[in-house]
Amino acid sequence: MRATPHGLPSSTRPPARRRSVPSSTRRAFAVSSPTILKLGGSVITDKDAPETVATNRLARLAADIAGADGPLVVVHGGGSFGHHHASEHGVSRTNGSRDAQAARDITNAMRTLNDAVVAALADAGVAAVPVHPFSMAARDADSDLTLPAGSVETMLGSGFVPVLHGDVVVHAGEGVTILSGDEIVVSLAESLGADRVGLCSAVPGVLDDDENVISTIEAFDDVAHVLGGSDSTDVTGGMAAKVRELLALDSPAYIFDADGVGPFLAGERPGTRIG
Ligand SMILES: Nc1ncnc2c1ncn2[C@@H]1O[C@H](COP(=O)(O)OP(=O)(O)OP(=O)(O)O)[C@@H](O)[C@H]1O
Ligand SMILES: C=C(C)CCOP(=O)(O)O
Repeated sequence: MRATPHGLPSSTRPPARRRSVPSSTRRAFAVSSPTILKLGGSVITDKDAPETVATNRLARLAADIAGADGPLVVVHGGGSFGHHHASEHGVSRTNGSRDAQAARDITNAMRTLNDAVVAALADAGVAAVPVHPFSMAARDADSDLTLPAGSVETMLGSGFVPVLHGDVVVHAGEGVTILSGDEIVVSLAESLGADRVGLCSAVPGVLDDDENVISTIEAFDDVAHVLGGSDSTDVTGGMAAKVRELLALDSPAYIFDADGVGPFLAGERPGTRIG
């Protein structure tokens, strides 16, 4: 990643909005506010064929990411890796499992996909490094998530591009439940004070009844009637959960398809703006 944030003069970049984060969670080693990009599992995998990477699409996305400037965190979803195993073991964000084999199957599948994403980014010249959330995150008995961001922040300060993924997470009283990539995006956006958040999915944005992209969503109730789950095996909720979580953020968030990644990283506003 080159040094000039987003390659744009600061006057042309959208203003950063910040959630007030307790000073104890904002660490030393601070870098300028990062961009957070999630690559949806439905984009980087063939979601209907178990454990199949969409190799060409991933390579194109990696090339777009290589052309971006400034601190960047990449998060990716489960696609046909995590969701397939989660579904087989009956594990979701709310249904837990105390079966260590289930935990290993899901997290190992996600590590395999993460290896492929990191390798594609590295091939494109991105300073990508893997980060495995199962080893660092936890949910308490109220399902509240703790995802320490110190290591990610220090990686950014060292010029790396941390690449996290949806995973299993140890959950008090439940064994393990699923931690979606979208939850990771929201948590890191808050703890790192993200400049902008982008979710690349299989659709060009949130679609209305006539399949047109909705340009801006400011309230969940305005669009609840068009928001559904995912068309593929997906234990974490599809579009409705995404919109609900992104509305809770202070950083501007966008949902777009693979064609929107380059423009998003260049500071443009592709797809649907949430909030
Ligand atoms: N109103 C809507 N507009 C657009 N997509 C919608 C809408 N309602 C439901 N969807 C579904 O939501 C899907 C996007 O959610 P999904 O969870 O599959 O995305 P993803 O983040 O790419 O995948 P993953 O969860 O594996 O990372 C779309 O592909 C579509 O099937
Ligand atoms: C199913 C697993 C392990 C990850 C889910 O992450 P998501 O695809 O971002 O919802």
